[in-house]
Amino acid sequence: MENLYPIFVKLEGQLCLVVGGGKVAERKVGSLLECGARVRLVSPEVTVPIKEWADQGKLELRQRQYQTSDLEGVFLVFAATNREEVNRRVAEECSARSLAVNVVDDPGACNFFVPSVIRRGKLAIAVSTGGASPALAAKIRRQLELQFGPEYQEFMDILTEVRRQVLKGVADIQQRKRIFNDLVESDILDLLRKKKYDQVKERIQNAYRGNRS
Ligand SMILES: C[C@@]1(CC(=O)O)C2=NC(=C\c3[nH]c(c(CCC(=O)O)c3CC(=O)O)Cc3[nH]c(c(CC(=O)O)c3CCC(=O)O)/C=C3\N/C(=C\2)[C@@H](CCC(=O)O)[C@]3(C)CC(=O)O)/[C@H]1CCC(=O)O
Ligand SMILES: NC(=O)c1ccc[n+]([C@@H]2O[C@H](COP(=O)([O-])OP(=O)(O)OC[C@H]3O[C@@H](n4cnc5c(N)ncnc54)[C@H](O)[C@@H]3O)[C@@H](O)[C@H]2O)c1
Repeated sequence: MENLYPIFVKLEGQLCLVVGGGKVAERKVGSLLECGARVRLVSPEVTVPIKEWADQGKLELRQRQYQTSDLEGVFLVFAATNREEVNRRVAEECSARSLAVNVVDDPGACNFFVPSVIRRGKLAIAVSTGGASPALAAKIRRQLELQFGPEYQEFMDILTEVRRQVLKGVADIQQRKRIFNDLVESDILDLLRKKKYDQVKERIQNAYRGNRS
């Protein structure tokens, strides 16, 4: 297999199809909804959380077996039934339409994989083993969760705001670059961990003034 090409996709408002309504489908739906996707789910039987999402209007439920017409208007597809022949049919029909498709029981038939992800605000770190070992991807995710604690979320909020102000107020590109680098190289993360917010403010001001800290 060639290298996988990693991208982060905006799913907000995009229609995504999930075929199947078991535990695996439920996990995929959960992550789709977190990203603001519109979800259509086709399955004769569904788990309790899937039924609840449907009742709350969070997804469109077609409670029957998969039909080709379910593909109409969709952006990407998950074949997540426990029946190999159904998953294979979905994969073939998606390929014929150049649709992005993930087949939960057949890495060879996927044209994208779902990685294991940690999020800290806008920071997302995604891990994939190219389908070789989802268990290892999950283990590395757990290790990263310890290394990148909740303080990264606050740091991301600070960086977002400072970047917005600097892009507006500092014309010189070299100066901007220096400010951004000084901020990421500073001890702000450590100060956030210790909740020393006054010193955090000081570090931000120092970066603006060009005093290294
Ligand atoms: C990352 C994560 C994302 C997500 O799904 O949300 C994900 N699987 C997760 C969990 C998980 N997967 C499995 C179990 C049961 C325990 C076990 O058997 O290990 C558990 C539950 C658990 O670990 O708790 C088994 C399993 N997985 C696949 C097969 C089929 C096969 O390999 O043939 C089988 C065997 C089924 C069987 O037994 O028949 C296939 C895929 N699973 C992938 C992703 C893609 C490759 C990712 C990569 O590149 O590494 C790929 C190829 C397709 C895809 O689904 O995109 C998520 C971890 C999230 C996290 O915890 O952080
Ligand atoms: N990719 C992964 O991360 C991963 C992880 C674990 C297991 N798996 C594999 O995923 C598959 C599904 O696992 P599960 O635990 O969710 O299974 P499950 O038995 O809980 O659910 C299967 C679902 O498929 C639906 N279904 C059956 N025929 C259908 C059809 N013709 N059209 C639409 N829906 C149909 C059923 O109604 C049911 O909701 C298994 O084959 C398993 O090997 C994948």
